[in-house]
Amino acid sequence: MAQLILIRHGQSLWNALNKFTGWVDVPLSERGRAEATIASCRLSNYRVNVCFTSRLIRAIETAMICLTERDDICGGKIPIIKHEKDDQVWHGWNSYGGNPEEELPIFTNEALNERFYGDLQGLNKADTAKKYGVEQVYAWRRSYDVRPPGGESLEDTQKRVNAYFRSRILPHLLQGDNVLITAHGNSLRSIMMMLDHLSPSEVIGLELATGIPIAYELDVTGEVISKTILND
Ligand SMILES: O=C(O)[C@@H](CO)OP(=O)(O)O
Repeated sequence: MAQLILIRHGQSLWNALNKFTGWVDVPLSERGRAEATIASCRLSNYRVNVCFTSRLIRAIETAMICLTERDDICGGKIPIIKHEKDDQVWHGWNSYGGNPEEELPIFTNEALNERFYGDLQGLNKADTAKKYGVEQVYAWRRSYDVRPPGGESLEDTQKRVNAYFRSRILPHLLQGDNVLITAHGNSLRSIMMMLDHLSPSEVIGLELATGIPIAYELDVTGEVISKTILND
């Protein structure tokens, strides 16, 4: 049995302005950093062995705050980022082997990034709804297979997220490691759709709050035994 904790990053400066963000690399707001701190308190009874984040700073900041505000979640280990990148120069310069007795790896990979929002990135969501209609914008934001202009549908996002989950994250869970994933509304909706066996019509109603941990217990085959939303 293993624990899997999912956290949507804390509020970003563009969440606060109600802008479509996608792959634009916007940092946390003051409130977002506070949400990550509160998340770390809510995780005081949990121990993590390995962490995965997207390549975007709002998810990385959230991971780092959660893992460094208190010593207990890392079991006293030092969290160290392992940047995953297929580049020979990078690979050589990033080649520190690590010490698993003392260090907790945080793997960053763009496979866990937010849905790419294409031409909508940087636009205000309310203004966009006035221009294109509430229903159209809702379909771009929450439907499974409708692509926003120039961007990814949830289905597109799910393909890259879940391929990464199966190849890099699931093996840790199957060997009993407790895993923390800090990522984004739509990359986490992709994972939850798979774990919770949601249909395309059911996933439309799945909304994730910023900075609230969702803790799953998984059996030895990776199926969900329990799910707890840590919001109080
Ligand atoms: O702008 C975004 O990148 C996402 C998350 O903030 O928006 P939405 O919730 O509309 O998918």
